[in-house]
Amino acid sequence: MAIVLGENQYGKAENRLVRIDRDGERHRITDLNVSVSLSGDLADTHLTGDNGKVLATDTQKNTVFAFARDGIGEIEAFGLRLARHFVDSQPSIHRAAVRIESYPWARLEVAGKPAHHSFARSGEGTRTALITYDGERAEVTGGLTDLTVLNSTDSEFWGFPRDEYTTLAEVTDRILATAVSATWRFATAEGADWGKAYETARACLLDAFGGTYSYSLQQTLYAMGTRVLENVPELAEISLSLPNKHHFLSDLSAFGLDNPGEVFFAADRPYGLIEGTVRRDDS
Ligand SMILES: O=c1[nH]c(=O)c2[nH]c(=O)[nH]c2[nH]1
Repeated sequence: MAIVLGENQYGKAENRLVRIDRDGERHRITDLNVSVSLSGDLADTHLTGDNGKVLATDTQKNTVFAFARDGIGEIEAFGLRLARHFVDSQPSIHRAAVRIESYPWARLEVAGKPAHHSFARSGEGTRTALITYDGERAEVTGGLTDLTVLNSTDSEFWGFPRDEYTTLAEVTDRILATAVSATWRFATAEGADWGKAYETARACLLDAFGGTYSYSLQQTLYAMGTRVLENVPELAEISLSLPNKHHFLSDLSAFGLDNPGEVFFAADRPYGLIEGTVRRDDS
């Protein structure tokens, strides 16, 4: 029985990169977590320790910071620049994946005016991108994660099968809460307005979550995905991962109290995990 090397990749993960753009006294902040993962003709280093084809992960890290010197721009564009550079400049590297998270900062108000250079980290979700390039084809995926949303009504869940293990009560009014993770794949890696696509997709996700009278989180997921595809023509598909952040009505009867839908226990685990992809029929 022969033993062989299987799939492998390597890279510098989680390069924490902050860039300040200065427009006179007014600063803008870009706060990224950039992970590079490369694969290709890398058998030698695994089999014999010959590193002649290994672009050091330290070099990868340096490249991320050096490329930021010229400006970062949209994270999808920055990831494309990096992915193309690693594959096109290194014969042994045949495929690059660059994953980027962009942490949001909100400008502070100081003395009643928008501050020039003061910010607070905001909890409004993290923008993400994943770029892959194999020397011929680039694929760009944008997205967001950790966008926590809640509807305090307009959610029901009933009509599900009851077997010998079912205890869940049917409800016609419940809290529906989730932390949205979404990834959307662009039909082409060229010419899309990455920033506008992000802003539109994010607004559509929030609008569809809030505006859908829900009979299941699955139904809400499909409504959210559909809304994004209807409004961002550059996208081929969108995948959503929605943890169902359960809010259980607290039983206060031991204290002689009723609970007319006001006091909830917010459980953090386990949680239902509802995931799905919505795509155009022709893609
Ligand atoms: O929206 C829901 N979908 C489910 O599949 C499910 N399962 C469950 O226990 N509660 C819920 N809620």
